[in-house]
Amino acid sequence: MTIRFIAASRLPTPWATFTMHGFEDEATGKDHIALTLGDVADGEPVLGRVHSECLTGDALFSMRCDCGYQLQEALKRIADEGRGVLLYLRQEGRGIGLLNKIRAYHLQDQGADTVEANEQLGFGADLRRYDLCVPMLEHLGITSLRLMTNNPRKVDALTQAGVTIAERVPLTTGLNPHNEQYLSTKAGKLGHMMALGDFTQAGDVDIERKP
Ligand SMILES: Nc1nc2c(ncn2[C@@H]2O[C@H](COP(=O)(O)OP(=O)(O)OP(=O)(O)O)[C@@H](O)[C@H]2O)c(=O)[nH]1
Ligand SMILES: [Zn+2]
Repeated sequence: MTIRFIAASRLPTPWATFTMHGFEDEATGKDHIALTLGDVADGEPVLGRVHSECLTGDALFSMRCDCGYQLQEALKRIADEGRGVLLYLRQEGRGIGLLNKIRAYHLQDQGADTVEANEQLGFGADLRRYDLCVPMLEHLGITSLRLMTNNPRKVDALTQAGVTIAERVPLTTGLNPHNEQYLSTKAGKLGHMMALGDFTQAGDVDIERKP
């Protein structure tokens, strides 16, 4: 694992001014970032989100998935608590990359579900790795997380990589007519610990920009 810290800066957002830490993965050439708020190196479990890149949901307001809603809600919860960390990992499309994700979306437009679409393209359902989190967290002095996720395989993978998960915190937000089927597939085929009844609706999350 060749994760190298490059630089840190302030990052003002609508919810709080975070510190942004940039890392380079020398093996893959990918850049990853961590946003932190407050004292995360005091040894106490840290409210955290390990978020996988979703350009369409995170930046382009896509309603096909729940990523953008989860990103916003995670940052808001960290800000409310005044302390926490968000790792933003550049493993787009559950690791298949943006263009293959568009190919997968094309297949889903024709009736495949999110898992079938990956398989029809010759990929496994989920190619992500989480071992790169270890050096990032070590650099930040974080030893234990209260992890915001519905994905039990993410909890297992992080635990196996050596990260202590003190608690799993559900993150069910952003349900809307465009992602209902996708969320059902995640619960049914990918084992996510959630029911549609747990979700807040997409319109419930709005950016409040505070000066
Ligand atoms: N291949 C593929 N990737 C997708 C699709 N929809 C979202 N993604 C990607 O899935 C990743 C997010 O994973 P999710 O399965 O939504 O959630 P998770 O991170 O495993 O679990 P949570 O922590 O509960 O959010 C991002 O990298 C998205 O780009 C899809 O239909 N196909
Ligand atoms: Zn997404």
